[in-house]
Amino acid sequence: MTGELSPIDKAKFVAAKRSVDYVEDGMRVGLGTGSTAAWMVRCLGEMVRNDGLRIKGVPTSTRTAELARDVGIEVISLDEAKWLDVTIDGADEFDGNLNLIKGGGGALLQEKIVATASDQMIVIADIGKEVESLGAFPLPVEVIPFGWQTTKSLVEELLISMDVLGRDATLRMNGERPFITDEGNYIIDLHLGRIGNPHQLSMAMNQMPGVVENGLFLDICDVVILGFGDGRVETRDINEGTVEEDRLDFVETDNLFTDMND
Ligand SMILES: O=C[C@H](O)[C@H](O)[C@H](O)COP(=O)(O)O
Repeated sequence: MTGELSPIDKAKFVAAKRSVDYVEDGMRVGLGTGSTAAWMVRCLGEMVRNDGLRIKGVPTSTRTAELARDVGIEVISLDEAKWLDVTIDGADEFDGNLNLIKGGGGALLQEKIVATASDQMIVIADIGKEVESLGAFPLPVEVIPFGWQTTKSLVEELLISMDVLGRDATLRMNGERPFITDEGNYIIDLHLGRIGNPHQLSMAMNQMPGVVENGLFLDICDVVILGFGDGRVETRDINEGTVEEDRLDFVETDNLFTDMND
């Protein structure tokens, strides 16, 4: 099975596998969206089915809700949960301060609400997501469909006024039609290259009428678990400033991966 897996998939899998160590019996858990988070949901499902782990999951997208139910996790709404013990999610980029760009899959709005309502946010990622400064990955901005072209122009003007280098803004498409988020909105992707002052940009953007939320997750993430293609995992904890290295037993992870992929 391992021979068929790309190093990047192995990296995502081992990061996901390590992240579920943070989940304890009885917890309310925010379930992220994306290919890396999907491994985490499958790992949690295994623990629910095989080890009797009792958790309640709050999904961050319809995709994740479906997967969570499929693997046996009890799904509740954020309003039922009110507050979460931990959220585990992927990211498109993270920097040395564990600030993130998210929303490559279009789920940034629910992801940000859920992560903000959690005692702890853990991000799982492969090494390709680490950057010195955010912005190489296009920054997603969720906007209301009404007047979206006007909103896009205003966002472009804002970028010029803030002297942000790249100012190319594109409406995200799904084939011939605009991509629609779970909340019925559009996404405008900002191709910036480098974001000098993410806090300033995020605040200014969110003040604009028509903008619902942006994909900058600033001062929200507590821990990043990085996976490598050879089974190594590295844990970076913002509060303790620690870096811990470990390696997952590949025989064990291969079996688990095979089981979950069957
Ligand atoms: O909207 C999608 C989310 O923010 C994802 O967590 C992010 O795009 C990372 O996804 P993946 O794990 O597939 O790279």
